[in-house]
Amino acid sequence: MERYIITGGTRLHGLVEVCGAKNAVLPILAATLLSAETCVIHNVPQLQDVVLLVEILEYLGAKIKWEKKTLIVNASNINPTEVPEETMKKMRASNLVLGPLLSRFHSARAPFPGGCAIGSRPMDYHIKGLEQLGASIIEKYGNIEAYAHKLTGDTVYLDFPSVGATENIMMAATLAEGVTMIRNAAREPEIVDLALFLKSMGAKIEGAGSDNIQITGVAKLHGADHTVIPDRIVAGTYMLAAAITNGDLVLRNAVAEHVEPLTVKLRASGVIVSKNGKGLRVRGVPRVKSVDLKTMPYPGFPTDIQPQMMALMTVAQGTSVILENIFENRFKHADELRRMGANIIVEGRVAVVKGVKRLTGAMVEATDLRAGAALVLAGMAAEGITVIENIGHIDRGYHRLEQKYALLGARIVREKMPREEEQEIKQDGLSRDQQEKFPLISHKEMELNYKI
Ligand SMILES: CC(=O)N[C@H]1[C@@H](OP(=O)(O)OP(=O)(O)OC[C@H]2O[C@@H](n3ccc(=O)[nH]c3=O)[C@H](O)[C@@H]2O)O[C@H](CO)[C@@H](O)[C@@H]1O
Ligand SMILES: C=C(OP(=O)(O)O)C(=O)O
Repeated sequence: MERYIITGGTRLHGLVEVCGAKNAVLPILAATLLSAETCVIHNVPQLQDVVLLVEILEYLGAKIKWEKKTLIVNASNINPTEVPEETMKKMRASNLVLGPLLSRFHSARAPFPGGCAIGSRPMDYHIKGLEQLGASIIEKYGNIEAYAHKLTGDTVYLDFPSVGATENIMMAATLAEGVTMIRNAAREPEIVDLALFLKSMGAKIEGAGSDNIQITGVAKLHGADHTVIPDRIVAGTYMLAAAITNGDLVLRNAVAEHVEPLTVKLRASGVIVSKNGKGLRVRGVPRVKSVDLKTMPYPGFPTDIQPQMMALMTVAQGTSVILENIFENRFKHADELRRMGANIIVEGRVAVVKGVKRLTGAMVEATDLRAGAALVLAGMAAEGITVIENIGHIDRGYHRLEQKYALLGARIVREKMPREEEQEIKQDGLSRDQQEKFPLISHKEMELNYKI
């Protein structure tokens, strides 16, 4: 287990490059299973989830080469039911192999996936959609087993514009017979990127980015070359880093349209966001004003930025009401932010955040990926030292976040947790000693101990 030690109070400034999108590259990697020819994917972020999905594809039989930010995948020799259950349970996007495997090999097996514990995250829309195309699906012992003599296009109406279900059904339909129409489809930029990749493989898809996607099945897909879009959630996290530290950051490659819902809220809170060459410039103010927000499917405010935005609101002037509409359990960061002095009341899907003048460093835990990213932001803005445990969650979505922030002026280091402390935390939660020890270390000591 590793942790971050952050000494708050520095303003971030400089240039940072936005990496390829985790939530785009994962479905694209799953889609390489649809062809026996080689696919080349550029702008691949070096993230834990990508490593896990590569492992899963290799286990299924794919041959994969990493060359810096490029992945070369050949899935000519696949055993569709040979899945590494343990690895698949560690990540959410492993469920995206179902559609491609079923489409190309007519059978697939996958355990219910893992991922962040932010809600129950069922798969009924995926299953209903695949069944509508002709698959027989059984769920037993925590596994989903799917068979189809052949898949046939049909109209699939989604009760909710689910990102994962839209992706799985779109991939399955590429090799089905006839026309599939997905109605009330998800419109996220990651759906558009996946459709672009599938089209470059020879798939016939129209309407991606709207709520009606039409897929006309083809007999075969070929190899393709594709560059993944920049990560709008990573870009949004940097934008909030500039805002919360009263900094000045230039985000190279950030796509203005993709982060528009956040830009609008930041501008309303007083932050200056402007276009800058091929990216964006974000300049903070000494204290932002509170804004209200509700998470929605794209182009609404993203659920994946809600925790980071909540971190900013904890130090805003006024009161902010945050409504989480996508995941029923995505406020765990509120408890951790409270340890740092935030004033937050959570009632079901609503959080009321009363801004305080400043947060104070404390010992906190990253309960999930974006909750962890939010705590890093809070730690950089807080007075004193913040220790964030369990940062493995953060590594799922950000590559060496501490190095990026340190280059921009933050005082942040990663360290391995001492063995005894790790044991103690596992057994009893945080000891009183630990709670007290870290906030009390002086900055001078920290500089000496951690070379900040
Ligand atoms: C709409 C939305 O913001 N989706 C987010 C979701 O995608 P992800 O694909 O994980 O989740 P979905 O978009 O499918 O889920 C949206 C909602 O639909 C429900 N649901 C989903 C599938 C299903 O079969 N049954 C069902 O009830 C979920 O519980 C959730 O309440 O998490 C990703 C990682 O945080 C984000 O990048 C996506 O932007
Ligand atoms: C929760 C996230 O990822 P996953 O769906 O992979 O758990 C996320 O990207 O914020």
